[in-house]
Amino acid sequence: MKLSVKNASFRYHRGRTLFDKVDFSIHSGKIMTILGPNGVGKTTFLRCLMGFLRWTKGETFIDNRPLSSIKQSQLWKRMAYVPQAKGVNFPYTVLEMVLMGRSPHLGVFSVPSVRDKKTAQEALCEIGIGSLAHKACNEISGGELQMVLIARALSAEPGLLILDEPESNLDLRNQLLILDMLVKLARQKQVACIINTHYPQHALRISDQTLLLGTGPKHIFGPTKEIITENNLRDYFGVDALIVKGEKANQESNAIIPFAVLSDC
Ligand SMILES: Nc1ncnc2c1ncn2[C@@H]1O[C@H](COP(=O)(O)OP(=O)(O)OP(=O)(O)O)[C@@H](O)[C@H]1O
Repeated sequence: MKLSVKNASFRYHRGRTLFDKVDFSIHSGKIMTILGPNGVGKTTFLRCLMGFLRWTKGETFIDNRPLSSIKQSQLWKRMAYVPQAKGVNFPYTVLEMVLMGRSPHLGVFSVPSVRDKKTAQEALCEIGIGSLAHKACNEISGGELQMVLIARALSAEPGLLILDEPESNLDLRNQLLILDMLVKLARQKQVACIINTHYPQHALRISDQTLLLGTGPKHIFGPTKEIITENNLRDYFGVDALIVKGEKANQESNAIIPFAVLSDC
């Protein structure tokens, strides 16, 4: 599976241009991160990418077919989306919510099969929240709901997984758990992942490619290690920071140490 965005630009009605002439492709088994300051347009970018909003110019392609020419029912069999966790009004149980991830694979009048239920249960266990299965979604914490939404997307068994700040509400352990799970999905199941994140160190840990959005509009795209640099953190976030490498048990990891906000940005 290949997703490409070609020559994409977007502005809201009467708003400023948020991004201009963006080009990239992502293939099965790869992880791409999208970073940029607050309000730069990361969520909007995902919404355009998935066709919820129309690019002002440009197009998204899936396996070289324009996304706009693909039937929604076909599209959502291949693509799953994890939005930011914003609370749920209806008292669905966690298991019911995760089972909803199977809906693109069900006929209009069909009910979930044994296999659908098993897949939903496995997604819950994969994320480590099996014990929440019978709790109501409006009675769990923001972080727990975030994990439920990730499990719901996994239960769809997508070829392309799109996540909007999946680690934002999570504690240190659950952040790592989700990052490692995404790497496993990509490497073992060949899922392509596109992730909005506010954590450059997470991008360095798991992603192959990064799109860095800035105001202006400006952007850069390329291999993550070439994009997440001290110079680019300065240019795009206005922060003087050090990137330091740590090593433990033959595993390398990067940390970002911010020192100062730059006044001229
Ligand atoms: N429906 C809308 N109509 C007009 N402007 C909008 C709309 N939604 C968002 N915006 C504006 O577009 C810009 C980008 O918003 P967006 O939520 O995509 O940014 P973001 O990079 O995801 O932000 P954050 O990092 O804070 O989550 C913001 O200035 C926002 O005010």
